[in-house]
Amino acid sequence: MASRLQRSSISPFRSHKGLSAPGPKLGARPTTPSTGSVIPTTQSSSSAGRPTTPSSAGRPTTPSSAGRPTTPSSAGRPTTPSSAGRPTTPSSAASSAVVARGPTSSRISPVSNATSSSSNPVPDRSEIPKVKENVTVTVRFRPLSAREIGKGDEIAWYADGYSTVRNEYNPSIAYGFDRVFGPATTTRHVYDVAAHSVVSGAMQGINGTVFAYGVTSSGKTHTMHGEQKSPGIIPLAVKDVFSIIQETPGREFLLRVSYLEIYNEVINDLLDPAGQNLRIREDSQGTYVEGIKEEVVLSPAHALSLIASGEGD
Ligand SMILES: Nc1ncnc2c1ncn2[C@@H]1O[C@H](COP(=O)(O)OP(=O)(O)OP(=O)(O)O)[C@@H](O)[C@H]1O
Repeated sequence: MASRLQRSSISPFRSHKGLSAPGPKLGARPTTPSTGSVIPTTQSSSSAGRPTTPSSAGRPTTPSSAGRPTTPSSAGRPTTPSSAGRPTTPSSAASSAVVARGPTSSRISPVSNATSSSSNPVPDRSEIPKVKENVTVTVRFRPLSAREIGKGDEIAWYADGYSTVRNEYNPSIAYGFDRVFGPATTTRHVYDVAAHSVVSGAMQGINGTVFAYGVTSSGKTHTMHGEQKSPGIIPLAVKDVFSIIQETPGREFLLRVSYLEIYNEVINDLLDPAGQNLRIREDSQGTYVEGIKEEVVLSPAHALSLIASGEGD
């Protein structure tokens, strides 16, 4: 649902360094989804890549809406068809995680960058000069559900290697991303590759945002929230935050959680029913949502219970 998507688009946790502690000041204000910044990207290890079961032509499922924010020069040309061949495991719509981090001074819209570049095939990544990226975009394909298989749905796009999404029916159509995960990839792996560095960066004072977007049922909630057996990016991030705190005894941290949704351009506080139609403001410390409730949290369970309570509204 749209509201879900938007809920995921703002980091539900923020961290602050305690006043008495030395070191860089962590985000004192909530960042907005449009506040992105630089991250050198790319990871190379992944268990996921290409699908593995045969899939014949059928009804195309919706391709990922994600696109790698590219430099102008890198957009426009399709990637070279790969010899890797056709996908072989059912794989359906993709959810996409956009990761942004860096100084708050950057004003980049991960959404528009990602979306706009999705419609432009990009060149072979070996031709893209290695630059520090402000925003990284990864695509995660989910497997077809039993219902979709029952309906005769078949995949239209698949993960061809680690960074290419290729069309099943016309292999010359392909899009490049920072990373592409196939349907067998675990959320843990997605987290390790796409989000962990943002979390650890945040703990060092670099603002970061991780959010998922994609069509309905593409797997945003599965990826961001997960479930008991396979926790999502949010619980994994919260756990990491507290682990880092434990591993950093010489520093004092203060963690506060806010949780909001942006629905039809309106910002509502999910931790405070009275906080409706809130405004985004900017001051010398950065961008923040005026009047949003901030709860101090002392444990991962506490943080996650707040988020769960926000979901319940
Ligand atoms: N990687 C995956 N592996 C297995 N099942 C998945 C995966 N991703 C999503 N699913 C399943 O697909 C279904 C749709 O996923 P999910 O609810 O996360 O989509 P969504 O993008 O949040 O949808 P909406 O926008 O409608 O809220 C769910 O039943 C979910 O369990």
